[in-house]
Amino acid sequence: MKTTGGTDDQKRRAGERAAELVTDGTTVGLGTGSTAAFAVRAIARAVDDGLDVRGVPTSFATRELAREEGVPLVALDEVETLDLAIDGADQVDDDLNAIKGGGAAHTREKVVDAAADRFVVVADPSKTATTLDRAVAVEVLPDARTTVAARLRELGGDPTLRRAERKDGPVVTDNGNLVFDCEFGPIDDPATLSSDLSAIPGCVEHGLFVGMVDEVYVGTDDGVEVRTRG
Ligand SMILES: O=C(CO)[C@H](O)[C@H](O)COP(=O)(O)O
Repeated sequence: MKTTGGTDDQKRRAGERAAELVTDGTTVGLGTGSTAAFAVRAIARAVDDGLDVRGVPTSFATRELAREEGVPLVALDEVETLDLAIDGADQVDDDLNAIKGGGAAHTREKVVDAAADRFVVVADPSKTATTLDRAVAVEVLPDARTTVAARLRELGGDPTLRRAERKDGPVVTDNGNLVFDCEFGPIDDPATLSSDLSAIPGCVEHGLFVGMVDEVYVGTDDGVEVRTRG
C-alpha cells in the first residue's frame, strides 16, 4: 500500500537534509520506504568520505539497501538506545503524530524510532495533514486475524487484509505476520485510538506513532521545511 504523491526531488531534499544530522560515532536508525532510502544513500556517501556510523535497519529491504550502499550495520537486538532515527511516514498531522506502515515495516520501525534520542521524519508535502485520516496499518498474528478484525470493527474501523502484489495471498511481514489496513475516517484523538489498538490481543503493533516524532523535514520544490513539535 503506497500512498505517496510527492516527487523524488522533494523526497531527496528531505532525506539528504536529515542525513546531515549524522555525525561521527552516531548510531542511526535507518527507516523504510522511498524517502528514507534517500537518507540511507546520503549516509552511505558520508561513510565513503570517512564518517564512522552504525546503522540499525528497520526492515529487510533497508538492510539490503544499506549493505549494497556500504553503511556499516548493527542488529536491532544489539543496541539499547540510538542517537538518531530517520524514517518516512504515510501522513503527519500538525501535532507531529504520524501514520506509518505503508511498507508493512511499522513494528520494527516503532521499536527503532522509539529507542532513538531524536526521531526525525522525512516527508514530502503530500504527507502533511491537519488531521490524520489515512488507513492505519495493523500487524496481526495470523491466527488472530479474525478476532482482531472483529475488535477493530468494534472500535469503528473498517479493516482490509493487505494483499500481496505479484504473489497470491496476503502480505506477510518481515516478522511472519499479516497486516490489516484499517480505515477510521478522520482520527480526532490519535492517542486514545493508539492505546485502544495496542490493547487488542493479537495486535502485534499498529502504525499510529503518537508523541514520538521530534521533527519533520518536509522536502519541497525549492528546499526543506522543518517542523518541530511544541
Ligand atoms: O512507514 C513506512 C514503511 O512501513 C514508510 O516510511 C512509509 O510508508 C513512507 O514511505 P515512502 O517514503 O515510500 O512514501
